[in-house]
Amino acid sequence: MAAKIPATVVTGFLGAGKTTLIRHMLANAEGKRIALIINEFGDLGIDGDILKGCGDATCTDEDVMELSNGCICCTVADEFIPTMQKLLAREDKPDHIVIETSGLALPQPLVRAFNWPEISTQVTVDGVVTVVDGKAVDEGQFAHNVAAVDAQRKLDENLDHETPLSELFEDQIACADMIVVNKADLLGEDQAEALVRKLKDEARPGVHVLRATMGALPVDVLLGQGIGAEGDLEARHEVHHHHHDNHDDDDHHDDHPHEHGHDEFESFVVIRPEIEDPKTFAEQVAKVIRDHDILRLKGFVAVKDKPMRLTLQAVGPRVDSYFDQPFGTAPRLSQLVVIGEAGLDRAAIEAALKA
Ligand SMILES: Nc1nc2c(ncn2[C@@H]2O[C@H](COP(=O)(O)OP(=O)(O)OP(=O)(O)O)[C@@H](O)[C@H]2O)c(=O)[nH]1
Repeated sequence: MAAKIPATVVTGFLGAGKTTLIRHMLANAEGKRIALIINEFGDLGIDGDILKGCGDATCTDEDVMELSNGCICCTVADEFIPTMQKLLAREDKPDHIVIETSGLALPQPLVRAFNWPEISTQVTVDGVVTVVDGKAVDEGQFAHNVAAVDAQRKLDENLDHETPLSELFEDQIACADMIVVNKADLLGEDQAEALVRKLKDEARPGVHVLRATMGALPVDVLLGQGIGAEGDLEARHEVHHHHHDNHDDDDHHDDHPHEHGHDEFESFVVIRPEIEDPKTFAEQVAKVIRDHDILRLKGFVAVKDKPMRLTLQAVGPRVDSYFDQPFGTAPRLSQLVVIGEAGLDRAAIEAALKA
């Protein structure tokens, strides 16, 4: 029997730097033919667009397959397995498959899918790489909200210890074979060192924790771990799965595997006409993000008198933008995906972004 094709799962919270890391990997693939499967939260397919535009000969547009909006762990049967089957049926098979999960996905159900008989004889999970936004973790974004919970526990004994963000983070760390502390450029030496130590303590024994800036790690470090993660799932406990409803004593989760908290987050797209000036608009966006506690905002923006499209990326309060390619025949509109915890004031956010 032919050797199984290795597949690496790249996970990590919204905006941690998954797409950036994969882009660097493709640009430095050293002749390895890598196929990508991308799943994004938010409707615009921005990550796919950025990766397709990478222009690397080892990864053509056909090598990038996008799963429709949603979470990969909820669409295993309908989307993930058929996509893998399509990829595996190709004559010119890839050397390696890389799967970018959405920032809100739980990696465990995806890894479990590799045991499905439809694909299990042909492909194996080489390893799970969890990308972490070092700056956001250092600032406490994923901390258990101990103070708030303690205050509320006085009112409700059964309350979760976790915030939706801390739960996702724990699951993504628990499933990791390698953790990349990204955005090292935004951390001091001591902060970075302390964070690496902390994550080593939290991860399973033997997990490598590496620092990176712009996800720049050699392809041979990221790929070729040879773990076979689908074979040791019990070691990768799922914190998230057990929390939400205190019904651990029934088989509710087996009947409804989709109920694991994605409804705690929401996203929508805002469309607006051209902007006048990128710098002023970035300041406007940063203010909207602060005012409304938006987690992630990204999209493409049309700038008056500029033929190029401006890609705008914001993670928490940090806003980056750069001109990436001409609009060509595409309508000169600005389209932005907004992602946050459920309960965003959509009307106010839309008005503020369109102002
Ligand atoms: N300063 C700094 N910025 C980074 C680094 N890595 C990524 N970024 C920026 O962070 C933003 C988000 O990066 P992405 O690679 O799109 O993050 P992602 O994890 O794919 O995001 P989602 O798919 O939305 O979950 C972009 O503006 C990147 O340029 C880094 O090491 N340092």
